[in-house]
Amino acid sequence: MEAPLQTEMVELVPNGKHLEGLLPVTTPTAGGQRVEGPGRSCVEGEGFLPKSPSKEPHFTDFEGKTSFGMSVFNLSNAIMGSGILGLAYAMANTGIILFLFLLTAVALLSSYSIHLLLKSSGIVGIRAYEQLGYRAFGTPGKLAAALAITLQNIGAMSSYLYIIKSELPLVIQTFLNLEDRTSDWYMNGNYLVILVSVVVILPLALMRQLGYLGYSSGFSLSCMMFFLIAVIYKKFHVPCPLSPNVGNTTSNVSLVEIDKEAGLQAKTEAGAFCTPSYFMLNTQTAYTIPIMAFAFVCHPEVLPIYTELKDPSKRKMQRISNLSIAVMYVMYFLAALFGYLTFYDGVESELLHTYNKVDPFDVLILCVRVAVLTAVTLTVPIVLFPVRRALQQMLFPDREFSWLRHVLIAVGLLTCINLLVIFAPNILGIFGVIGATSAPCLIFIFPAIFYFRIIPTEKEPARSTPKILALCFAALGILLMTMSLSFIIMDWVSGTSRHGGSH
Ligand SMILES: NC(=O)C[C@H](N)C(=O)O
Repeated sequence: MEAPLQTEMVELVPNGKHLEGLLPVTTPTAGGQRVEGPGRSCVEGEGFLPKSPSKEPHFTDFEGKTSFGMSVFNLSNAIMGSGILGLAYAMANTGIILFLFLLTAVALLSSYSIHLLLKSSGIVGIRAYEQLGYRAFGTPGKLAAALAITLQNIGAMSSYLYIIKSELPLVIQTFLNLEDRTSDWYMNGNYLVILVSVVVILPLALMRQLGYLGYSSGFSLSCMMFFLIAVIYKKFHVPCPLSPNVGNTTSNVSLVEIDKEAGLQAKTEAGAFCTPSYFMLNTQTAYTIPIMAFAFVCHPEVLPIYTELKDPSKRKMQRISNLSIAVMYVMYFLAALFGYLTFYDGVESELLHTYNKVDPFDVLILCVRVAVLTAVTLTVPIVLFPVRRALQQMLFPDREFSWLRHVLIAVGLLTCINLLVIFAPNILGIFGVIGATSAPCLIFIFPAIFYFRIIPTEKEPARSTPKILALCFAALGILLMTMSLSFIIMDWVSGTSRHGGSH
């Protein structure tokens, strides 16, 4: 399954200007393994754009201009999305300690998998996920990566648009001080999704480079910061339990005794209900890993962000990734902890919904809704970016950049996602399955097996520690994928699923 090296190096030029003449001489293959010429490896050590006075590019004529800070904003924005809304539910099904342990593990593994991606991309001078697949396994590898990216990111974008569809009418209703929903168009979630897609998402999605989205990403992150502060604040202002359910005991004791007993029972029940658990396992615990894996997926965006980085180097990109993952880790933990400590076992699979039980028209909760809506809206263009690339790679692999194609793919993708959210919202349940398959593929399996194939055996023999570790990582991914899938199927079969379709 040999891939034509030259074609591939031409394809990797991010802005579509092909550079056959500038490409370094490649050593095609050695012993069936794709290896690079010496020029390639030495450039890798110093970043892709040599800092020599001639500034002659070796792998790409694309000179990244995005700063460190903007790249952190973009990557953090790619990480954060609807995943944050499911974490309190995950904590309710694991307990605080087990949750913290699992969240730490997923964050560390996510950072390790970015390390694998960066190392593989450095060796071959490629900065697109699907190109790594091509390099490792030829066309099937490229298609598998492109398919996983497309499914994962379309799933993520649909869940964001679904939040807009379900939350925006409520926000408008409250702002207009209306008791009931009217049949006006601005109360119709379907029209609102289309409006937001056309007015806000599409213009941003048409940007040619991710770097331009740094400001909107920064704004999106501040909205989520506001969400987090509100969740913490609400913990201290929402009573627990929400509606004390006095037991309706019917026995032949006197009424006073019933009152006393019921009150006491309610108190004990409330005490038990409003006590956090630190460690627990139940049938829903199985969803924890897929929820967390989904929440940390940002891998399709890592290489495009790397491509646009100013003075790029692997170390710098790893620092950007680690910082983004660390910030999101803290935000995820705090949102989950305070969301859980507000509602305990009463928390729903989508945290925002749970606040409806308190008071759907509360001003703070309304502002939180607006903030989350803004944050997820501004995340859509970032998540759309790698899907467009993947589609371009699958359908028009050797074509130069064309604005027409760029615009048409964005419009086509947004139209499909809109149709999905409007006409088949139930299909979002399917994304539970997709999330359980594509997220482990993108985080664990693909980076590991691509790494194993791409790093030349002369550099790291098949039995070297990094390669064995990478294989164990892939095995862990397969195990997690099988486990999550079987739990979801078992849940479906027994019909006990409480899990929402948003992630
Ligand atoms: N970027 C993605 O695929 C999902 C994102 N991590 C989220 O939590 O929504």
